[in-house]
Amino acid sequence: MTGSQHGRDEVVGPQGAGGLVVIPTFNERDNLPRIVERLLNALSDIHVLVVDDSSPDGTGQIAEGLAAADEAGRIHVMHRTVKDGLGKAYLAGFAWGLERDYPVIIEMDADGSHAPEQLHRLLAGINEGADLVIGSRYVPGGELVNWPKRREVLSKGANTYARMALGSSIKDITAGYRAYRAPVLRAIGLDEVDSAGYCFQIDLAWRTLQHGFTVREVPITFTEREIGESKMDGGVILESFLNVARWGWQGRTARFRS
Ligand SMILES: Nc1nc2c(ncn2[C@@H]2O[C@H](COP(=O)(O)OP(=O)(O)O[C@H]3O[C@H](CO)[C@@H](O)[C@H](O)[C@@H]3O)[C@@H](O)[C@H]2O)c(=O)[nH]1
Repeated sequence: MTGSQHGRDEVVGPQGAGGLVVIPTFNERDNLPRIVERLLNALSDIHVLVVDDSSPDGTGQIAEGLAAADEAGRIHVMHRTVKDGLGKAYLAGFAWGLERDYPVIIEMDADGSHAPEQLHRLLAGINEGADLVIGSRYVPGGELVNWPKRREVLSKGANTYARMALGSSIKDITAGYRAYRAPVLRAIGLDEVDSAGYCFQIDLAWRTLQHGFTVREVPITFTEREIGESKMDGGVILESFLNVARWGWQGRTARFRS
């Protein structure tokens, strides 16, 4: 697949500029080669870290094959022994990237929901000075393609709930397509993050704001996966609901005390 087939923007954006794209995978054997090819077509100088939680479908071995075939050495693979959540996989990937001094660390799903051809929009935000750039479905220009109505309702409800509980103005705080400047990840206390599932996204955006960093949203098109299944479940939703309530309460208590 080429970038143009996926409608890469005409604007030639900043190149990868030393960035690392962390891609967590669980049972994504058919999606992973496609997303990696699209990514390296879109930004030839970006590096990729696949964080695989011993996928039973052999995604980890597929990733090894991709890494071995890339003569430029841009693809790296981390194998974890158990599936213990999107958040934990990202934390392990971030630690790997920070140890190697990548200046920008990017989150991207393996399933094609996040278009690599739009990554330059996030990197442009970083180059213009933002500390965290969120690829947002809910700012003007952002869109959802083929997402089931129940997921859209859940996502918009979760964003409204998080905005009200936390007093934040981020429109898409649950989004999983984002670019962090490395110093942000060093500063916000990753050791204390205990969000295992998708509320990890809210957790990190909230920490970023609390530490006084700047957050910018840029519009993206989020497209429902064509292959495989979402790993979202009831436990993920409950964790998000409870954690956001706790953070909101802690924030209010802290404001009351000061
Ligand atoms: N290593 C690892 N990877 C995981 C795990 N759970 C999910 N993943 C990987 O994380 C990515 C996203 O998982 P999906 O299950 O496809 O996510 P989704 O339902 O489409 O949710 C998307 O939207 C959410 C709500 O807006 C986002 O919060 C989420 O990050 C993601 O972008 C995929 O690459 C998937 O293989 C895990 O426990 N371990």
